[in-house]
Amino acid sequence: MQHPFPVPDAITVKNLRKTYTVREGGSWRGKTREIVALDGISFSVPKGQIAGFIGPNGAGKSTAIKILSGILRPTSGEVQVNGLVPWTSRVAHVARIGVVFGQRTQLWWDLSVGEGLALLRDIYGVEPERFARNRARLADALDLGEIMDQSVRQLSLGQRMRAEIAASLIHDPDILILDEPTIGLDAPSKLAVRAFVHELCRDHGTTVLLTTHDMHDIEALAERVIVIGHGRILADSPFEDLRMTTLSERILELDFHGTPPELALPAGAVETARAPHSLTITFDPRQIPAPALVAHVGHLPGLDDLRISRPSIDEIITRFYADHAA
Ligand SMILES: Nc1ncnc2c1ncn2[C@@H]1O[C@H](COP(=O)(O)OP(=O)(O)OP(=O)(O)O)[C@@H](O)[C@H]1O
Repeated sequence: MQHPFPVPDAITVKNLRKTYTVREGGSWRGKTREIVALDGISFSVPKGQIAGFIGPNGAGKSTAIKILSGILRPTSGEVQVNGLVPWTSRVAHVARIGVVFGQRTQLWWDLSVGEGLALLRDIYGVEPERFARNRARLADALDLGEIMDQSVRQLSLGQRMRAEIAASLIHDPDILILDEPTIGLDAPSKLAVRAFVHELCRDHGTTVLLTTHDMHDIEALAERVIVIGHGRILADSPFEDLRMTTLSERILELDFHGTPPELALPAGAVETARAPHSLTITFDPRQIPAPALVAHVGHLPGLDDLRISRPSIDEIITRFYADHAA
């Protein structure tokens, strides 16, 4: 059903530009040079969506996130987050967003996690009842029981990240900005963070903008990916569309109990590797559908087993970045 009134997006970015002025050679007396970090990017994120915001090193992601979280002023362009301009309505803005920077802490090294949360309660003016409810809910969901009384300085990276996420959500923000939330975490901790973010969106309708170099975070969470490169938007689509336009090929691996036979393959399929007991065929499913190719090779003498796989999300993104490097 269409809404009778248009629902405003949680995040709207229009023609956003940010240039930094740096001194050549780092000297204060040298000539200055402009670095264009954001070259007029536009996108919007509807309420309740998890959007991946990705790009190679130096693409401009942190700059955009700093502007969205109100830390940095842009050179030009428009931004609205929850209907507010982050850098002009800082106090109202920070009360309605949560931000996790995987590489930095928003807690206090010498305070315990519990003391840090209480300090944030006072900073954000969270009423005692709501604070107690949120603290209990987050402690349970993020397994903070054992570390609540420990000082942040003593926490392992995985424990600190759970505490950071709790800190970013203690005031019930509508929008959560996650910058590398799984960096350096072991596999179980990564899975726990992903599951938590997924449940947060499902149960609370929180909007999430997720920046990460871990493509498994994107695969697990993002309904859509905004790809940025050299300060410009390179793609903005569901990940599946990016896969189809970038690297749609599939791989068919065949195992034999003897030497693999010579093959005549249909158009759209090529032999890409041969070993003493196996063959690898790369094919384009738009030219030759997988069932037709399997039927073609299914009766080969000595065939033991076969598997079809797709290029990994890392391979797809690597290819996408390479295609757009120019
Ligand atoms: N404070 C600054 N002063 C000068 N240049 C900067 C500053 N911050 C970022 N830049 C430059 O702006 C460009 C974009 O940097 P940014 O940190 O936004 O990229 P990023 O996509 O977050 O990269 P990464 O994935 O490596 O963190 C880079 O060329 C960077 O060198």
